[in-house]
Amino acid sequence: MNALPSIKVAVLGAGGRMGRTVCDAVEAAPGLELVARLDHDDDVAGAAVADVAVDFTVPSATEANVHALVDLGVHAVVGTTGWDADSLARVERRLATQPTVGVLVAPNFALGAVLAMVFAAKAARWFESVEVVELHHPDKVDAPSGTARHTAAAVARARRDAGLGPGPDATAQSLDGARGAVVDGVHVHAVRLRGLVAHEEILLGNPGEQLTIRHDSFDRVSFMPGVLHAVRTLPGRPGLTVGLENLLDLG
Ligand SMILES: NC(=O)C1=CN([C@@H]2O[C@H](COP(=O)(O)OP(=O)(O)OC[C@H]3O[C@@H](n4cnc5c(N)ncnc54)[C@H](OP(=O)(O)O)[C@@H]3O)[C@@H](O)[C@H]2O)C=CC1
Ligand SMILES: O=C(O)C1=N[C@H](C(=O)O)C[C@H](O)C1
Repeated sequence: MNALPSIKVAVLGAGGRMGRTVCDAVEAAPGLELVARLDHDDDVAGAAVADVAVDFTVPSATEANVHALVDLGVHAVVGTTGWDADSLARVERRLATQPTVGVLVAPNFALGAVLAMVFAAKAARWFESVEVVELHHPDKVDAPSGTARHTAAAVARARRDAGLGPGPDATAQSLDGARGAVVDGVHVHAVRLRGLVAHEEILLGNPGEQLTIRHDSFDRVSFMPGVLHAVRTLPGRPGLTVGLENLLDLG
């Protein structure tokens, strides 16, 4: 009996913290074959030998990489942050020219982090106050994290759908930044600390009670089951998908 052909994988940002971990995970994964490691000065056309490319580069490069991958007919699993509604809409338009190609943009591939976001969105309508704290290693280039932005957006959507307004906040005087950034009306606070990897807390408050939902990635291997699941799933899912939760059959 013939074995199924393996899925050929290219990694963009292969020399980076995440890229190195993804290369190791792909090389160890049954049914996957690492066919290209691309970095800063390499032409994205080098990914043409792959079925799926995984992008963990930098916010300033990722959108151009994805456009190039779509043009090559290569599915793209994207973990790089920095995406907004406009850049996602541009990719969706590009995908219209390649109807069999899939792109997944996911701010976090750790299964626990995805569940934390989903749980927070479910809980958000039942609490007066919700704020998000993200905590990361100090080499991270962007703030707030893509995960915190995605979480805040999901919380805000759930509260809007439930007809809720902003949380209570009488603070009228503060130093710039003391109340964090505001994403879709939700306050988001960013900590950068040596020793950390990637962590998030969603704080939900009511009179007399608090619910804290916390996720910790202690090691970048935490992101690998989600990345490998996406690599295996995306070839059957054309178009743009935002968020790994959409590939997890969470009901
Ligand atoms: N979705 C998720 O689960 C996760 C997402 N991330 C996100 O992934 C991204 C990468 O994080 P991390 O690995 O820590 O960052 P690193 O800085 O360690 O790695 C980025 C890599 O990309 C390379 N690079 C820069 N520009 C390009 C380009 N145009 N084409 C190809 N490669 C390029 C860099 O090369 P050089 O150094 O030579 O410039 C470097 O090797 C960040 O946006 C981060 O927030 C991180 C962890 C999990
Ligand atoms: O830069 C990182 O490290 C991480 N980036 C992603 C983000 O910004 O949400 C995912 C994870 O938090 C690690």
